[in-house]
Amino acid sequence: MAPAASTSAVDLTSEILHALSDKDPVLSAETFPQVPFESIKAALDRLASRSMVTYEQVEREEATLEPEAEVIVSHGSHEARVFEAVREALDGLSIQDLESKVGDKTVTKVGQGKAFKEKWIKKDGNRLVALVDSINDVTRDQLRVIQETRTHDPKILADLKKRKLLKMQKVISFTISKGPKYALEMIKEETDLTAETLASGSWKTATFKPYNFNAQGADQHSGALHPLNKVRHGFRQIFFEMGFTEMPTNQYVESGFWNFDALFVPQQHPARDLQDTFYVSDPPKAAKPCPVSAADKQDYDEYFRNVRQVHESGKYGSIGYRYPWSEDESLRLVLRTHTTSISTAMLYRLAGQRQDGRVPPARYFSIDRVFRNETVDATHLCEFHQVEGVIADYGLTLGGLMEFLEMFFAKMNVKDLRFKPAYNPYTEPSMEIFSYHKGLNKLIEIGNSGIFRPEMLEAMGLPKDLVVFGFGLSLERPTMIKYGISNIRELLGHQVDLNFVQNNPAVRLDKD
Ligand SMILES: N[C@@H](Cc1ccccc1)C(=O)O
Repeated sequence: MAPAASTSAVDLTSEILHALSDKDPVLSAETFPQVPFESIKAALDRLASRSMVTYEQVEREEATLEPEAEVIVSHGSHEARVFEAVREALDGLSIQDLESKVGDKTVTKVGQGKAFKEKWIKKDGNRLVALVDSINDVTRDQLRVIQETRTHDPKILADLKKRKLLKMQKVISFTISKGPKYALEMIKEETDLTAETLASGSWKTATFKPYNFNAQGADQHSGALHPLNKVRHGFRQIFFEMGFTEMPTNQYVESGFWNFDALFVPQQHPARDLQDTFYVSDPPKAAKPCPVSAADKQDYDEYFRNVRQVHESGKYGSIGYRYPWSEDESLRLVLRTHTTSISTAMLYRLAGQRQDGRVPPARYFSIDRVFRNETVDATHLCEFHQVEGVIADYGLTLGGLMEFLEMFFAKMNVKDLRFKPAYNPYTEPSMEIFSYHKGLNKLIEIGNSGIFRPEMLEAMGLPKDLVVFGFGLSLERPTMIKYGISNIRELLGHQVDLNFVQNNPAVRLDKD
């Protein structure tokens, strides 16, 4: 909304209207020498929008005198001052006397040189004597003209400018003339049709302010998406573009079974230590996996047995880990340490679609919170968001996984990936994904990936020739890079600046 007109702005519009009434209908900004340019322009725009005046903006160059030139205008040029001093002394002056008479070393020195050149003075022995009776102080005359008119012959202006006696300034002025709706007073324009104006009939004669369809609306105080949500949105778009469906991840608590055992993570694995994983003590134990709906015809008991067996003694061509697998351990409750627990449950559901020994190919993704018992520092919290994708299909190869990851990351302008062999209990082979970061000038790890092991997939009843890729990365890292945040506590937690959340633009993952 436009601010209400201040009194001085009203005065100015009325002054402009009056000035136009009793003068020639063309008038320039110099009529209001004390008023700043912006105010005149604003007043003119108000009048012009009502067709009361028309105006044109005129730009020209004006010359203004430098302080030294002001001195010349009042006392004469250096050479004229030297000449006058010499002429006044009837039998000439020594240089020292000249200097004390003029009272300025520079004036004496510069003026002498010029007076010699003009042949106004000459040297007679060691005295200076005048050669003429009077001189024309051209410089002073030129500067006087400029002082009054602010301009002169271009050649003269250029010469004086070179001598640093004046500077040129751009001056903007307005040529104003009466518009078709010119009047002495600005009529108050009504902005609303009210009950009163209708009842009194004053609407018939009132002038209504036209709609300004170009006006900007007032800032709205609305909610704002957190930067993590904006980046999450970008990732979701990429997944949808690539034919993925979103997995339901709305549970933070998992059993050890879905978080670890089903993934062929042995029960002694360090990731399952208290130091790494948060355990839930109440309730003390999860129920055994069971059908999730009436339509779920899977044999969970058999799956549970398969998992136990593949850990304890091996199956599906694997010799297993050879340790006594504990059912209680697998039924402990944990805050999920990765969303791969959900991917696993989804793959088991996919196995339930098996018909004539085949399941359909599938692409799943999720972006949600996971929890790890980490030491909190500038880049780690006890929780973060994991971006995870799973692709199940026939005839997939490791090269295909690399190619897919290159395509996926290229969609966010992350190119030149490097892959490094890694270890996950549930994938073989496994690869860490690295990318060269221009800003940090080094390779940084951006994700983890691999091909799920048969020990995991076959225990679910998935066909032997089905290959399943998996990959995961954090949402926080790309968000911190995109928004230039170096401390994760500026992104999450009580230290987050709400203005930062409110004012940040949407992120474009395809821009650097
Ligand atoms: N679960 C892995 C990511 C991953 C998912 C699927 C396959 C391979 C790796 C992690 O937390 O880092």
